[in-house]
Amino acid sequence: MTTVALKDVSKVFSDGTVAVDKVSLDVADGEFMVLLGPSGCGKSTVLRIIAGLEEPSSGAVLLGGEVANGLPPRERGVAMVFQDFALYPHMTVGDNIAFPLRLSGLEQDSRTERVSDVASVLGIGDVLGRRPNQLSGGQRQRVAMGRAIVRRPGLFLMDEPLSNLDSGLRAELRAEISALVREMGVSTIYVTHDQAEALTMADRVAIMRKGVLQDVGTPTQVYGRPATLYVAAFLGSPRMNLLEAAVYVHLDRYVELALGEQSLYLPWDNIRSRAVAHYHGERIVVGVRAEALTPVALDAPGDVVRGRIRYLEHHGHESLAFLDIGATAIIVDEVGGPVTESATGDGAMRRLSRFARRLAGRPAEPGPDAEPHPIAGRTGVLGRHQRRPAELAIRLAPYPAVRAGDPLAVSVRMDALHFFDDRGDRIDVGWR
Ligand SMILES: Nc1ncnc2c1ncn2[C@@H]1O[C@H](COP(=O)(O)OP(=O)(O)OP(=O)(O)O)[C@@H](O)[C@H]1O
Repeated sequence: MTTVALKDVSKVFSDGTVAVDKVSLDVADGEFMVLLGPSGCGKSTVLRIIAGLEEPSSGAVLLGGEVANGLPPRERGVAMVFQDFALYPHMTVGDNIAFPLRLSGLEQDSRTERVSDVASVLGIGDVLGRRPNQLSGGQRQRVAMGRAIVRRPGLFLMDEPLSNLDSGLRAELRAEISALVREMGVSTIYVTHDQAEALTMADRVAIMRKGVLQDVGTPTQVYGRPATLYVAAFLGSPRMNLLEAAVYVHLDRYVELALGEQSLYLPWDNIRSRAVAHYHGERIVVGVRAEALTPVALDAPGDVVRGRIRYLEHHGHESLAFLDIGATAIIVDEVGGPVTESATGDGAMRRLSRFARRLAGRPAEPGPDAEPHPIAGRTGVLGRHQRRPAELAIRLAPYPAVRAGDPLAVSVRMDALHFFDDRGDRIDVGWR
């Protein structure tokens, strides 16, 4: 049971790679903190710095309020669980779990008792005599957990502990791990690139990109009110629709968000309009999640956008329609993953369709800009990021009675819009 505080921690490796860039983060006693981000963003390095396996280039690490820089790993009271389980193949399960206790000099009887307690909690009491290669993946990960728990550490550090397991088992162990560490009341820092894991397990999530901490908050906060364009693009499935919008203030009437061929209007008396009105004559990014878009009749009045369905994706429990509304999408790089691709435009579907057209000798459809398409004079996100014809992701009932090419109108929940400026930062419009 301990607290962790990172103060401006950076790590620059000898080859000049800046793996961690001035990260400050507090983990409360007993808190379950998830470090989330794509491969290479520096999550594991942060964990290794806290464990004492890596020294920070600058900044301070505090454990339980005491500076821990320079303290050897074994004196930090932390236990690590890794993705590859890291079990000793020549030892039995029981000996693997007992190993840290043997190192600490605990006598045989107490060791046996502690190991059997832990094994029964984890449901592996009947395999204590086996070797790791005689276990399933799930059992191996339970043994690795057991070896971490048995020492009764003050802090758990877990580095993608479930990523070598199949998805069913991952979901099961996800629930088990979060229940177990909460019951034990041990502070935990859990690294993953899997947003579902982060959002379901965490008390708070810290999202990293290229060594920089982007946002920290409860799952509801980071999903519902992302601090940056990057976090908005990273969280959610389908990904948030991110559209370029020109802002025009019509004094005392409304603020117009011009999305290319059509506009949305924020009423002037809405507190949110005032914040957006500062960007009169400029371009911002408007974010809207699929759940804020509801199909309506083609001639429905109100806050509605209309377009044609470019293609549909059927996911069994729902179908997604991707709607061409004559707007421009902002593509945030390095968010990775197949969902981004389809939800933001240049998905496998489109690549295949272009390939098929080429094979058939038909002219290419207007595709995404191959190069970033800067807006003159802009150096911010609107200048740097790739822009493409937007394909608005909309949720529909499974296997709907619409097809590619059909017109569709969707009503937009205006109070669920997100706004980002040219730096990629959230435009604060007051909390909803
Ligand atoms: N010893 C090292 N020397 C040089 N660069 C390194 C070293 N270790 C890590 N890096 C680099 O630092 C960056 C962050 O690596 P890190 O392993 O922390 O990322 P990560 O977010 O945990 O990624 P993954 O999920 O793939 O493990 C990467 O660019 C990586 O290549």
